[in-house]
Amino acid sequence: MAPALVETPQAAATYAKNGTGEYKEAYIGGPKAYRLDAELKGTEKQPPAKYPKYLPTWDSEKTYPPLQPFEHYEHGKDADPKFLNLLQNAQVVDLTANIGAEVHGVQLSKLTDKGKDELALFVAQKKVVAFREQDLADIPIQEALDFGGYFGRHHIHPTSGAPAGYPEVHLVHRGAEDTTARDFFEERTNSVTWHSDVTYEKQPPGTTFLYVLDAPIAGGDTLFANQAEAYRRLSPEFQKRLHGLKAIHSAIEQAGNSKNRGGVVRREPVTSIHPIVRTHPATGEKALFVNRQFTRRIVGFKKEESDYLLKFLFDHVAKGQDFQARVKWAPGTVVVWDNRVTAHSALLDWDDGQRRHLARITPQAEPPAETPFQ
Ligand SMILES: O=C(O)CCC(=O)C(=O)O
Ligand SMILES: [Fe+2]
Repeated sequence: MAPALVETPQAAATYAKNGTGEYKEAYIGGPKAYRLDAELKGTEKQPPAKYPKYLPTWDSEKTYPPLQPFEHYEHGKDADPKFLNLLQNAQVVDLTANIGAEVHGVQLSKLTDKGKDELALFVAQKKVVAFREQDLADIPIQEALDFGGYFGRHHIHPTSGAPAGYPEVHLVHRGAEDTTARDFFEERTNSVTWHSDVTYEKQPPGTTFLYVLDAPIAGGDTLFANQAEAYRRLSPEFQKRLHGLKAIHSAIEQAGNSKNRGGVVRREPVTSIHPIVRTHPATGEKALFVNRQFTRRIVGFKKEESDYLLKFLFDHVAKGQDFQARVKWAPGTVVVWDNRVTAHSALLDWDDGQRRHLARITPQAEPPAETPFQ
């Protein structure tokens, strides 16, 4: 029988703060409850979590006021496009012809500001880059946040779990005894959920960092799509029609889902209106800026018209294997994507109870803006 719900996030919070010490067997209250003991001590089949300080907590007491506008500084604009500060000693291999690179031989946490500027531009160009053999998970969480804070104001996620004391870190976590995948496929045929992160915000994220803490031996890869290439694949006549259109992005359903699963909603859900085609401030590239998870309605279109056009755009991105990449996680991997010009999807394809645990640092960027069709 499952242990009762006891001392929920506080037990993990105490443990995570001290790094050692007493804890009781507890489920952590949240939308993705897990058994703390199984994470800290391991189970018969699974070792303990490698990074217990990163176990998710959901502080149901804590709420945040609406986000306020801020002036985003796009460091990618200052980058030297020769990338010598970033890539001088690196080995770079493209993942595909149209999106993605894998890099060895760079330590992100040690980059100079010039190197960080180049990182922002390099990622905007490649869309997603997997940096191997990184120490981001091993340095103190505050140092990882200080590094990420260079790229923009940290986003605090309204519903996801966070390491105790660090609400700016968004966590993805399936514990050692998690059965979500098995349960999920009782009802669904696949787990693909294309989206760009929190596009319901007025200033959605730009350069975004996701780093692995624990991962299954096989499975749990992450998919990425190049939304700039998705735009370019459309005919000029179709592109022209999209320019000037705006769409509503909504946080309401995500907040509702969190509440229904016993989770938290730390900030009142918002909606935002963004252009359907946005221009990247550093590269000048135009990209589709709609996603199935958060984009609800095209402004000025009737419902059926909006549904029809959005469905086409969502399917176009989902089916574009020739502008997608699939990133495999390995210990030490940090994946950096530009959330303004990409979509991504986790895959829930393993169901044997292996742990999957990742942390995201999510700097916000400028309000999406459009430049005219040419
Ligand atoms: O779990 C993953 O691979 C990605 C999850 C996700 O969508 C995110 O962290 O933004
Ligand atoms: Fe995401």
